Parts: sequence; C-alpha cells; structure tokens
Amino acid sequence: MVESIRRFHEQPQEAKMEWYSRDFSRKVNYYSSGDIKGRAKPVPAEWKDTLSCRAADDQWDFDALPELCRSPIDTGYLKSIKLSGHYYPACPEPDLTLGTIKHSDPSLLTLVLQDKSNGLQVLHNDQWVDVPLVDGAFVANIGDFMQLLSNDKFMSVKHRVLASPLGRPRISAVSFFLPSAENRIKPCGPIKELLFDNSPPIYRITSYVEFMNHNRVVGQIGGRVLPHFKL
Ligand SMILES: O=C(O)CCC(=O)C(=O)O
Ligand SMILES: [Fe+2]
Repeated sequence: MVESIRRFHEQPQEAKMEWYSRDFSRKVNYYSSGDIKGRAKPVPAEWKDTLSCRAADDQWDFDALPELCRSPIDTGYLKSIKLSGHYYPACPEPDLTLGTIKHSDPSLLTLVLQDKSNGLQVLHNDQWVDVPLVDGAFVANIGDFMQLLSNDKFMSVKHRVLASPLGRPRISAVSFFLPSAENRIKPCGPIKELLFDNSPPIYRITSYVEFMNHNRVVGQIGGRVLPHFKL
C-alpha cells in the first residue's frame, strides 16, 4: 500500500497531471496542500501532496485508480469509503510549516498506516505527543461522528503531522470509515444503549449527510462541527 503510494507520487509531474483536480465528486484526485481552498484564513499551506480515492455508493472502482496503484491494493483493506495516500516531501525548513495542520477527522473511525517516518502527533492534555512508529501497525483515530453517536463516550482526537525534515519523505495511507451509503441519509443520534438518567443525550438527531454539510461550512471559518449539534 505505502509502496504504491510512493510509486505514484515519485513519478514525473506530467504523469500525475491527469489526476490533478480539486473536484471532489471525482473518484480519484491528486492535489497539494490538503483542502487549502476550503480552509479558514490564515491557515498555513501544508507541505504534502495527496492522492485521494473514494468509493461511489460504497463500491470501489479499481479501474478508476492510477495504474501504478491498482495491483498492490489489497481489496480486503478497502472496506472504507475514502482513502488518502499522503506524500510529505522532505522540507528544507520544517519548523516554518506543517505537513498536516491540527484537526480531528469527521469520520467514524480512521485507520492510518505510516511508513518508517515519525511526524504524526496527537493532542493530549494540551500537549502534542508523538505517535510511536510500530512496524506494520495501524493507528486508529476516533472521528467526530463517533463522538456524536457515542454521546462523548469516545472522544475524537486532535492530531497533526510535522513537516518532514530533509532526509526522506514521509508516506501514509489513511482510510476513513463512514456509515454505509444507505445509512448516511438516515436520522441518527447518540445510541440508546449509552443513554441513562445521569447521562442524557448531548447531541440532537441528525444524519451523516447533514453533519458533513455542516462540517464543510464550519471548516471554512475554522470552527468545530460538534457544538452545532449540541442540545
Ligand atoms: O498522514 C498522516 O499520518 C495523517 C493524515 C491525516 O490526519 C488525515 O489525512 O486526516
Ligand atoms: Fe486526520
């Protein structure tokens, strides 16, 4: 997986231009510096390139993927609906920027497979803590929608990635798990089994689609999505 992401990004620029687009209705996009257009100002540009692929109606179309990435992708892994293959080029002045700025994922759960480079950090007690590299292991990040459904029993994690110092690029494969297509429009809220007299619902009923639409709006003004859904 990581090697196929490397192969894609390390091609000459011309070979990648076919995929270069920020039209996220496409199945595959290649772009630099994250969602820079959808962000609040002043947010620094991110020192990374991304190949992102999504499954329309939960069906992966392997023929739509860049040829270099097709065969090594294990279909068992692709049960999620969106996959980002990040490539953080070595940065000459890593202290002046970030690879990925501070955020929490709007997903239910995110699995991150890292290559052999450090850089991922989580915010814990107001301190940035390095996520240790464990060979072959996934990092599992709780997303904002999981926090809503679990009524704050599982809290989403704020994280960021430092820019890669000179030496070698950092590569990660990030897989976002969302409700399935038919469940994305269904009304849902904190799950009943987690509600008690002394633990009433914190969030109102919504749907994943409404949640994501609002996430796009607050993302542009630098806000957080969850407070909007609080009762
Ligand atoms: O590259 C990484 O390790 C994490 C990237 C990330 O947080 C994301 O794509 O949401
Ligand atoms: Fe993330």
